[in-house]
Amino acid sequence: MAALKGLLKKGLGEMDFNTGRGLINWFPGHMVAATRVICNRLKLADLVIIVRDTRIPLSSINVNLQPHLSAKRHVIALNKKDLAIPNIMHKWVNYFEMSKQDCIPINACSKSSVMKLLELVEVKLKEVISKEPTLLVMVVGVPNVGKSCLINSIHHITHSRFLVQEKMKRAAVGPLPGVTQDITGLKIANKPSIYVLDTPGVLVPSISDIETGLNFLSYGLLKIQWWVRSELLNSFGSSKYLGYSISL
Ligand SMILES: Nc1nc2c(ncn2[C@@H]2O[C@H](COP(=O)(O)OP(=O)(O)OP(=O)(O)O)[C@@H](O)[C@H]2O)c(=O)[nH]1
Repeated sequence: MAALKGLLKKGLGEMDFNTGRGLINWFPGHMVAATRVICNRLKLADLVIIVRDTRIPLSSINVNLQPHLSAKRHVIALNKKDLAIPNIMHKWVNYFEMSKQDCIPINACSKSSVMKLLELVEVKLKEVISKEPTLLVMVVGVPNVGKSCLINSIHHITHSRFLVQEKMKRAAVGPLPGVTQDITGLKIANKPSIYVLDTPGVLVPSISDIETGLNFLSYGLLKIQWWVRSELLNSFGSSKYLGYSISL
C-alpha cells in the first residue's frame, strides 16, 4: 500500500493536483465553476439523465453531486454497453431495478439505443409534459462517460424536427476526459419545447477510496500518465479491478 501511495504521489505530483486529504486530489478550475453552475441549473431541470459507465456503475459517479441528482426526477443511462460483459451488465440492471431506480443500458453512439433512452425520458416526463410550456433535461456525469456522444446522437435523432435556423451545433467529443467545459443546450422538441443540456464532466475534489480511484484510471475517466496507470494495474492485477465492481 505504501508503495502504491508513493507511486500515485509521484505520478499525480506531475499534474496540477490540489492538496486535499484524499489519495487522489484533482480539481481543475473549470470543474469548480462547473459544479456550482450544475447545482444552480439542477433547480430548473425537469429531469436528469445521469450517465454512468456500465462497467463501473458505482464508481463512475460524483458522490458530492449524487444527492442533488437523486432528489430530481432522473433516469440512469448505463453507457458503453458495447464494452461491457453482457451477463455482468444484466446483473447491474437487476441491481438498479431492485433498488427502484430507472436505468437503461445504452451505447451513446448508436441511434437505436439512444431512441430507447428517449422513450424512457418521455415516459418519465409524462406528468409534466402537459403542464409546462418548456421542459429542461440535463445530462450529467463524470468526465469521459459519453455525455457529448449521447447529446450528438440525440441531435441526430431530433434535428429533422426543426427549421434550419433553429438547429443547434453538435457537441465536441474526445477520447480524453475534460473535453466539455461549458454547459450547452439543444432543443429536441416543440410543444412543449424540450431542451437538453450537456454539462462538463465533474469529479469530486478528492478521491479517497483506492478502488474507486483505480476504476477511474482503468476506464479512462481520469487523465493520468500512461506509465503510472500501467504500474498501478501491474501492482494490483488488472483482472481483480476489472472484476471488482460486480462483487456486490
Ligand atoms: N465504445 C463506446 N465508446 C463510447 C460510447 N460513448 C462514448 N464513447 C467514447 O468515449 C469517449 C468520451 O466520450 P465523450 O462523449 O466526449 O464523453 P464526455 O462525458 O462528454 O466527456 P467530458 O467532455 O470529459 O465530460 C469518446 O472517445 C467516445 O467516442 C459508447 O457507448 N461506446
